[in-house]
Amino acid sequence: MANFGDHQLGIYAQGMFAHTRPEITTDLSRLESQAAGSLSAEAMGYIVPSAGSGSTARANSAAFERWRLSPRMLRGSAERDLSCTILGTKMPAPLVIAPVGVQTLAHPDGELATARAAAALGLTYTHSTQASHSFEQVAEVAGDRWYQLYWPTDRDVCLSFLERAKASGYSVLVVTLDTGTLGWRPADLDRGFLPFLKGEGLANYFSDPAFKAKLANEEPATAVMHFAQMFSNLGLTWDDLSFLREHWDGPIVLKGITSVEDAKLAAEHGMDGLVVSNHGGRQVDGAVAALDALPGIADAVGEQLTVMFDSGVRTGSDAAKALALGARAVLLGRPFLYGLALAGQAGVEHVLRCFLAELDLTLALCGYSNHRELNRTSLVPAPKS
Ligand SMILES: Cc1cc2nc3c(=O)[nH]c(=O)nc-3n(C[C@H](O)[C@H](O)[C@H](O)COP(=O)(O)O)c2cc1C
Ligand SMILES: O=C(O)C(=O)c1ccccc1
Repeated sequence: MANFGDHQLGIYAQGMFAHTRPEITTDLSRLESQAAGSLSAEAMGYIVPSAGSGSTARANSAAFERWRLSPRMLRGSAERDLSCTILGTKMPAPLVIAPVGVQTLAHPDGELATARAAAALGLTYTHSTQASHSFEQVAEVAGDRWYQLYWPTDRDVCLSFLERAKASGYSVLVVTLDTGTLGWRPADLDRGFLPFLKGEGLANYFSDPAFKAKLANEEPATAVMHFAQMFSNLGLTWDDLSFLREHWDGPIVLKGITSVEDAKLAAEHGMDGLVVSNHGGRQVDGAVAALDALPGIADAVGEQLTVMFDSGVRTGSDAAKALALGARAVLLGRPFLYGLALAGQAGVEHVLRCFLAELDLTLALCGYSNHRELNRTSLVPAPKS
């Protein structure tokens, strides 16, 4: 069995629920519908939908269905070890909490609950620039932590974010490149709802001395407009990455890469890692499914860069498929947010524990002692229906 802190998972995980009916489903693919009962229409409308017609999010899910695991027998998989070190961070399993902004939309405790839950399982939490709690507030309760940068156009504010992240113990910089501006999101547009226009998700900005120094007055509306001007940063080019290298000592990961050409450019520009991701389908409608982009990118740069993956990962079985297609770790997005909506920190822990247990069981039953043994031969393409 594999061990995660105090929690024995895998086969023993089933014992967790043997005498009680869990309040939250153990079928992680059903979390979204269960969470709908706890969330306002505005919050659900922001979290669940994707860009445009939703075709990228549908493609993300469909891509997982096109691969089937091929379980192997008699391979002695009684003991498993899912631990790994990713970019210098020790992890009990190849799972990282994806950066997600405005988590108070899901639960009043927001990022604090998520960071506590991740720490309880020894997992790494990634702090979004758009969080509802600041770097420093989260650092007080978090375990291992990475920082996700939405690169503001203002150089002073950017430098201040990097400084604050460093000073409060965030070890890896994850630069999200696919959100130079928000995608076309009809669900939000039709409702006239964007959380940050109400001042939500701006804790890092509102607590920032460099940002405050730019404001002409104390009016919240002025601050929000100022943020909006700094957020959109579509002018960035590959050459700009040298600025981050100069001002960030630790590993740098580019998030939102789905083309082999960009993956090669990331390697040429001295980056340390990638997250193959299409932002859960929230940015470009009709974009390539993230899982379909993964094998080509892993083949092209997997030896040089730490290739990670998100977008559409819902279950431990999904994670096994992404690992088999070349990811060194997966990031979990919406599912933990549904756990947060359902029961705060306890809800996130439930989701993470179920996810890890299912991953561990999947490995055990497919004949693997270690997730690194997963490879292309672990999968077969589903027959075309
Ligand atoms: C409500 C919401 C907010 C998000 N905010 C951020 C963010 O602030 N920074 C970021 O890099 N990605 C953000 N993402 C994208 C996630 O990091 C991740 O790429 C995505 O959720 C993966 O897709 P999935 O949830 O369908 O698996 C957000 C996603 C959601 C659903
Ligand atoms: O909604 C998102 O996908 C996202 O990344 C974001 C961007 C700005 C503010 C909050 C979340």
